[in-house]
Parts: sequence; C-alpha cells; structure tokens
Amino acid sequence: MGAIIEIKGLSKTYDGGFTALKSVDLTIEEGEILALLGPNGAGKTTMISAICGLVKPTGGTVHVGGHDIVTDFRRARELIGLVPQEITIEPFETVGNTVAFSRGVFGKKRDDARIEEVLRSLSLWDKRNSKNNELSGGMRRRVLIAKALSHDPRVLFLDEPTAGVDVTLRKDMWNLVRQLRASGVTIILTTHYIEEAEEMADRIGIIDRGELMLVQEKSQMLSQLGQKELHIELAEPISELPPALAPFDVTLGDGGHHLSYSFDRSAERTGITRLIAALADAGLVLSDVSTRQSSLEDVFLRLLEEHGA
Ligand SMILES: Nc1ncnc2c1ncn2[C@@H]1O[C@H](COP(=O)(O)OP(=O)(O)OP(=O)(O)O)[C@@H](O)[C@H]1O
Repeated sequence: MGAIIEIKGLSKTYDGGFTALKSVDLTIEEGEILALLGPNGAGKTTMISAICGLVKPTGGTVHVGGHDIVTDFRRARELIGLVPQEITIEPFETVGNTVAFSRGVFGKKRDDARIEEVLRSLSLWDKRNSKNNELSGGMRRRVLIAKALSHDPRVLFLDEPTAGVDVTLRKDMWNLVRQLRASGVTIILTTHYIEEAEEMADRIGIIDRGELMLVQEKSQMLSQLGQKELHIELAEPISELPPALAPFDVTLGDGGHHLSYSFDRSAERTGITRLIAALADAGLVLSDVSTRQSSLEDVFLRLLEEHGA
C-alpha cells in the first residue's frame, strides 16, 4: 500500500506568536492505524486541524491522496472524515438526518442504502429516528463517527475518541476502529491514553512541544526502547549483595528476599546467563524467577524525560 498522507516541514505559529508545530515530517500509509501520543498542549490537535484544513499552516506542505490541502483543498478534504474532540451535533435533529445531511455537505449524492450501512455498522440503526439530545454520551460519539464516515472518506481522524468515555464504551470504540480499518479506512487518532495506543495502533508517533519526536511501529518501539526486568525471589533472605554480584546492576529488596535486574532485550548480551551463574556461585537458592516487559507508558515517560532534559 502507498502513502495516503504526506506531511513535509509542517509548521504552525499562531497569531499570538506561539509555535505549536515545528517542521513536522510524516508519511502515513494507507490502511494503517497511527496513534499520536503526547501530553496536553503538545500540538496533536493543531496537527490534525492543519491536515484537515481547519488551521492554516505557516510552513510546509500536506498532501492527502496526492492533493495539496491548500491549493487543492476540496479534493483533499473529500477524502477525510474528522471526528472532533468536542461533541458538536444539532440536539433536536434525528440521528438519521444528521448523518444523511453530512453526506450532502461533501457534495455526495443522497444514498439511503449507504447511510443505513453506516448507521448499522455503528449500532445506530435502531436509533435513527431518535433525536440527538435523547442519546447517551457514548451514542453521541457514535453519531459523530457516523457523520464523519457518511461521505466515505479514505482517512478518518479521531481526536481523542475515548476522552471521558467509560471502560466498556472505550473497548467498544476500539473494536469499532478495528472494523473500520478492516474495511480499508486509514485511521489517525490522538490520545492521552497510552493503553489505547498500545491496544490499537500499528504505529505510534510521539509529539512533545510541537515536535514529532519519534514515529515507529508499536512492536519495534516496545522492543527497541523497552527495558525488561528480571525478578528473582530468593529461598533464603540475604542481608547484603554477595561480592560475586558486584559486576551486575542488581537491586536487593523485600527484606533481602528479592533481586531485580534491568536489561535491554535487544542487546546482544543481556547478562542473564552470567548473572544466574554468579548467583549459583554465590550459593544462592532461587525460589522464583520472572520477567517484566516495560510498557509503552514507561517508554513514553522516559522519552519525555529525555526530551525535557
Ligand atoms: N488558536 C490558538 N491560538 C493560540 N495558541 C493556540 C491556539 N490553539 C492552540 N494553541 C496552543 O498550541 C498548543 C498546542 O495545542 P493543541 O490543542 O494542538 O495541543 P494538543 O496536543 O491537542 O493538546 P490536548 O491534548 O490538550 O488536546 C497549546 O499550547 C495551545 O495553547
């Protein structure tokens, strides 16, 4: 699959002089789920808004499906569905009309069968005659997604799709996003929830203070940056580390019962074999051994720390 979005040197300085995006380069492949992760105010919404033509870039270019978002705005915008952070739907309109109307806004011919399909895929068909203000918050979010999908976009932007949504609805949303991806839609979502990125994304981009610090396959990010920890329970407690363990960066805890050792999974030599041999040489008897993989959260916090340094 080829690139659906190409971003080169994208910058945005707001009127007041604040630079929210600093020369971002990014290529998004058709059919992928990309999660943009970053703290409050990092520039995620600015980036999405610039791609969708809601915010005028002050530098760089963005092409969507080969169309420049400034000089060929209509063609580029037609390919995009945007689910904004804020719930913005007409309260007294019915669900069915809201979604059908949105299709018309993009100049697409009325297509009742397609609208039915979209509503059914989001479990909104039974609610088609309900007014938006009669729906729960989760359902309203679904209406926003249905609206964004009504004109058959090839790219869907979800700006914090699960902010303020409970755990069950969040999982529903994840399933929905996966179904959409299976139907060929490229999805870009912003989130504060690392769990969400870890669960759903193919690739993850980390934004901080307007800079795209890193974009990587999720699995690669975890394995390259992720440290692993080896946890060892000792059958008998020890009061201090034996000299044989001095070359290793081992920490003693839990009243002398517990040893922990951090290692880099991707390193050629993790040191585990030598450590275990040293433990045996020191006459220590192990009652349990386990490892813990660092989560995306650990990776993210570490990166932000490094960036702040
Ligand atoms: N219209 C505007 N004028 C001036 N500054 C703005 C404007 N919109 C956003 N900003 C600033 O740009 C920075 C990036 O904001 P943005 O909304 O893109 O961040 P975000 O990563 O989406 O944050 P959040 O996770 O809180 O939604 C913030 O410091 C914000 O205050």
